[in-house]
Amino acid sequence: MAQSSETLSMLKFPVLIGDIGGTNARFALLVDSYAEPREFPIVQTADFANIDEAIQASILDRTSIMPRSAVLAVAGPIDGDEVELTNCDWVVRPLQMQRTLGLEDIVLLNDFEAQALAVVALGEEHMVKIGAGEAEATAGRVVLGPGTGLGVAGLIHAGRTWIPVPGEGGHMDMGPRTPRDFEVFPHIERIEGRISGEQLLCGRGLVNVYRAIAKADGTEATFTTPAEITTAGLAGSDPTAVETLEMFVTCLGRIAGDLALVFMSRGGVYLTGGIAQKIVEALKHPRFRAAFEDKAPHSALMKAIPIYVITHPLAALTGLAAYARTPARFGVETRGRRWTAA
Ligand SMILES: Nc1ncnc2c1ncn2[C@@H]1O[C@H](COP(=O)(O)OP(=O)(O)OP(=O)(O)O)[C@@H](O)[C@H]1O
Repeated sequence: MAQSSETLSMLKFPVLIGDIGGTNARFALLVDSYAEPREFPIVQTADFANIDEAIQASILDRTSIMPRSAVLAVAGPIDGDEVELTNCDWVVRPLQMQRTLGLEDIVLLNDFEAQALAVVALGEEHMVKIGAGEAEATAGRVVLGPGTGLGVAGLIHAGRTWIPVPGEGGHMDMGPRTPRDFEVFPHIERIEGRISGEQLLCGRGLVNVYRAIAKADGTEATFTTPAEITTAGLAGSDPTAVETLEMFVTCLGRIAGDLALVFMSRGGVYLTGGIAQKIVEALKHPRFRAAFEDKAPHSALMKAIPIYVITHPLAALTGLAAYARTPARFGVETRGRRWTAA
């Protein structure tokens, strides 16, 4: 069973840190609390049957450093000793990992909790600012990331610590707003009859929007991958891809604005995940901030909130490293999510 640990004792070094997404898993080793993380090549989750094999083959077989602890961020609800990942087939079994990989101590966090930790750990040199607004140093923040899914977390400052608030905000309803939306939205693939943010704002969502626009216009949808659509959209070489990217950016602005209202995030909105950093130019178009700020009666408040795209390629790992080094800096509850060998 996962142990309760109200007062987080320090993790024993070396610490293995890992960010397990739906498509990619990224790992690094922290030898001690001062050394820079030692990074390893990114692993495709589909290439390994389970996480234990991925760690063994891509980390442990390539180094003589034996990690004693692990802090792993996973995309999926952490509940019990078997954690199923949302967008891939891996099941994380900490008790088994203690036996097979020789780890004494394992902490599991939500993947967007790790992204939230990264927002505190990274400096502005790892971000691109979109538009105006100034961050208030200890005000609430929002982290929002279109990737394989649509991840969301809040971040609040209280009791001199930063507290990440993981949630399932990517599954909030998303409705049509403009006359054009009303033409396109009926063709967007639904989940149990519903259009949630994640039906539009992730890799799969890009393809979904693209096909819906083609259907609304009676044209042929030739592209099949998110990268093809954003590449053609950014290059301006295909009108359906151009409109897809515009609609994606507008809908992302709307949902980012809603979340900023929920968390009163005067500390900023931070876009992370694989897609935002690839479409920075499209996010710089005024339509993105216009959709974000279009929140009457709070437009003036929204104008003052800065938005950043996190460009660090291993942002979540940076957050996990900061947490592993100084857990007391962060209000992360590990009860039911920490497995310490007796
Ligand atoms: N150039 C691109 N434009 C748009 N989407 C892209 C591009 N390249 C990759 N993608 C999509 O980005 C998604 C992967 O995002 P990311 O790198 O954040 O992966 P992840 O960490 O595994 O995701 P998650 O944490 O959401 O499960 C995939 O859906 C992929 O198709």
